[in-house]
Amino acid sequence: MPALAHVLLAALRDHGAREIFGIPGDFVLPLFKVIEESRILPAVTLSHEPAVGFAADAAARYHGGLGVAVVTYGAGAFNLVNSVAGAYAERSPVVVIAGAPGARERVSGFLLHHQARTVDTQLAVFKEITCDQAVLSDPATAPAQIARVLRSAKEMSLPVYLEFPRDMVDVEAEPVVPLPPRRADQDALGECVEEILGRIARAERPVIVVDVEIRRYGVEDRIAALARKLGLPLVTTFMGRGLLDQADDVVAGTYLGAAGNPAITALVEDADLVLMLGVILSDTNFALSNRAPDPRRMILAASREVQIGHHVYRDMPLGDLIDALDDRATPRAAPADRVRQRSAYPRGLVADSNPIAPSDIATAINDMFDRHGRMPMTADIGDCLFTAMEIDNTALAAPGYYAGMGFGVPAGIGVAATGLRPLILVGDGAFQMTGWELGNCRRYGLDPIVVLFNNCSWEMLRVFQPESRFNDLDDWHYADIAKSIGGVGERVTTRAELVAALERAVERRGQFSLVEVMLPRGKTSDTLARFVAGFKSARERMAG
Ligand SMILES: Cc1ncc(Cc2csc(CCOP(=O)(O)OP(=O)(O)O)c2C)c(N)n1
Ligand SMILES: [Mg+2]
Repeated sequence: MPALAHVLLAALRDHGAREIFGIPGDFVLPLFKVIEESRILPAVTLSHEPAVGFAADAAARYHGGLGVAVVTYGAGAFNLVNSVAGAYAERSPVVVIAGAPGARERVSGFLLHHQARTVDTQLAVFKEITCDQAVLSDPATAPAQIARVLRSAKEMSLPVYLEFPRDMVDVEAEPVVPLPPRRADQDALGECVEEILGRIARAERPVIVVDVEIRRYGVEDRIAALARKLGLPLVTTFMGRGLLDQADDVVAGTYLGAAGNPAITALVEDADLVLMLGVILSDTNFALSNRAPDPRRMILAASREVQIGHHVYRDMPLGDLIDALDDRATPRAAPADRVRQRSAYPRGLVADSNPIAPSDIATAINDMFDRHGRMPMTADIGDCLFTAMEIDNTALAAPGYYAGMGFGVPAGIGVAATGLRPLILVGDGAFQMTGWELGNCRRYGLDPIVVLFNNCSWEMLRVFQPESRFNDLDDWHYADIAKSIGGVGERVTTRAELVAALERAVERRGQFSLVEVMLPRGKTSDTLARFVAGFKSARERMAG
């Protein structure tokens, strides 16, 4: 029989993991030895565990499988909490594998190093931010526990937790037998689909709104086909930006409420039926709605449920629902008067000696994409994410709902580790948190392009509280540091320099490129300016 560590690694691969991100420690050194020597999954070590979680999260979002984060007990695992909480909020299936003391250590009578309150505090903490957990302390039950937990990760598209005591690594165990996916009850599915199609047939202005779950469950192409068949306009949410990037004919744009393109906003808010597929009803998606989501004109298929009006169908996997809708839907032509409101993305930046504004960065990137092809993107929280709304619809991983800083660069490294070449958008404040992880690119031959919005400011906070001086950051000259950590950095202050630096970055391979864009404090993207105006008027309405 194989050792439990091999059993676990093979099960991760068989359930869709493609790589492992991690940082070793004495409670996982034996496991890391097996990871390195078995080569069942490639492993990427980073410098700080928050980045391990962000990288695993983004890799899962891009390859559609499981993200895997392997960390040591206590100090390593607790460092991972925030990024796993973000993965939970954004419905990203990260498998946390945390080391732990062995059976004898647990009863030694000592307080163990890395232990917090009790030996089981780590498990207690992760129970709050994962949908399923197991402690692999018995080889007889471990394979079934692994099968159950990994199926939960895939079906719920949420993080899970496996605690691996260090004395269990070499213990023999049976291979994991994957559990069959839990499908929808066919009668309930039929009833649900007939009700949905009936509502669509009676609607005069239906619209489809999609969000992150359609990627998590791998149904983007099927939803694009369904939208074409039903002749319905489709928009993404703020969080869902970048979805259906291969279906430009289907996506009308991104719904941003009062901060968005008025034609897109009207599509959703004037609709008499809103079919929400994979949508998270978060404030970042709907807080700026002029008309709050109304159950009477809404169908919400998310989290394996379908809510129609005020009743709910349970255990409805999104893939089963989409397939059944496509099977039973009769083709409808899109009404002739419905023009595809493709949002016009800014293009044709004048490469002159003018200073750079955030929206110029979007224009320059759109022009670069036209010349060299669109790139997958990651973005951090800050004006860079709002600027991303002005970039043509390309795949994007960002913490659009959880809104935790530090995601952008490690997420880009995670995406690069899947074999893609990402464009990373990050502000100076967020870069100060996790940007240094770029120093790990050279070891793995990764060459992302990083566009750093350097306004020497926590600008997103300043727009809401301009009087506070604590938003003033120092200028760290990030481009100068790039070389010492294995990349090439260029600091640009004019639009001509920006265009030229991006061109050189695209052509440069084998090293990360960091384009440090100097921006004036107080200047934001057009999209963030509209968001702030929308939030302030919404706040006045509520106060009024
Ligand atoms: C982990 C965490 N800690 C604090 C905060 C609170 C925050 C939200 S936005 C922001 C400033 C971001 O500055 P940056 O320079 O990156 O971008 P920009 O605004 O465009 O200048 C902070 C501090 C969040 N969201 N997450
Ligand atoms: Mg900033």
